[in-house]
Amino acid sequence: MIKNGATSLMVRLLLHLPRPAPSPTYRRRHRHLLTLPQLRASPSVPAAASSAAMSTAAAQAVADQKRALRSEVRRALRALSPEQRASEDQAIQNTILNSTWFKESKQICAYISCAQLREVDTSKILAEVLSPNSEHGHAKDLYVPRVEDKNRNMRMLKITSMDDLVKNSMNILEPSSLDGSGNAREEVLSASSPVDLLLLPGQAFDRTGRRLGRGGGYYDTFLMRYQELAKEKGWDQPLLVALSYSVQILEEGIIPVNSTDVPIDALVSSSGIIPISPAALARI
Ligand SMILES: Nc1nc2c(c(=O)[nH]1)N(C=O)[C@@H](CNc1ccc(C(=O)N[C@@H](CCC(=O)O)C(=O)O)cc1)CN2
Ligand SMILES: Nc1ncnc2c1ncn2[C@@H]1O[C@H](COP(=O)(O)OP(=O)(O)OP(=O)(O)O)[C@@H](O)[C@H]1O
Repeated sequence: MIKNGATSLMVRLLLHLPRPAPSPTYRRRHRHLLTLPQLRASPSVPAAASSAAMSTAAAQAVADQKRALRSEVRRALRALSPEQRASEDQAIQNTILNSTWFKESKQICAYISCAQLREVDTSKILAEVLSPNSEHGHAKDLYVPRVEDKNRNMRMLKITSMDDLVKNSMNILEPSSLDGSGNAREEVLSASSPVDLLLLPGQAFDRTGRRLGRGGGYYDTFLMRYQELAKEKGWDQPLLVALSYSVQILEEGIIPVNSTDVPIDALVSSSGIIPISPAALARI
């Protein structure tokens, strides 16, 4: 874990920069399925600040802090041995595959992991979701990301096989817009039933629900759109579960956030599940 204190000069510096606002952090966790080392209390963040209230300088400071933190985590990930990664990949995927909340989910959004980017492997989970049920075809629907442009537009398209994927310019597998018959793939924002579970990648996380992405704003924008749609339709919100190597779980208060950062509901690491939000505490 990257810690505040002697571990890293950069992280210590982060704590002295202007504080980000507002925090999309869940206030309190009521129980844990996992015991992690006790962390220092995080600095409190103004509760009701709006993005409009955030000065350009503060927004820039947050962006700079995020960029520095990404570099630091990237270094920590590169230092993990292939054996350590493989062992965590297996533990994380088994935890998910054995959970009732995964088994009960019918509509799932998930990322296609990229080993080059040192992302937690999702291949076992994807294989399970795509495995045909003998009587009813696919028991679960799977939607995966496709980047449409550099302007934070990402769609989640339905696939039925890993053969539906092709490498994009960032070397990440993603679905083509059209299927093999030339028909447009179904987009999750147009689906007739709600997403139950969304498995998220990220660069860093904490136990209050903060998530640091790769800096594209793709997931935050998609999640905002999906959450608005679910509200309009009167659907339950999907459970947002991030997958994390141990070194990506940071001490509370270190990940800077702004008003567009969408908090996660739960975190899965090789040590188990950390439910964070009230929705996660109810379902996990
Ligand atoms: N597997 C996976 N699929 C995904 C995402 C993801 O994070 N993981 N995305 C989530 O947004 C979107 C793609 N966005 C991406 C954004 C940056 C990079 C990337 O290669 N970043 C480099 C740094 C590049 C730089 O700083 O110039 C890196 O992180 O090392 C890849 C994908 C949609 N699909
Ligand atoms: N819903 C949104 N509406 C407008 N701008 C947004 C939204 N979400 C993110 N952004 C902008 O996108 C840029 C990148 O945001 P940020 O650094 O938080 O991305 P990230 O969380 O690392 O990436 P991702 O969301 O893809 O995981 C920022 O300038 C941010 O203000």
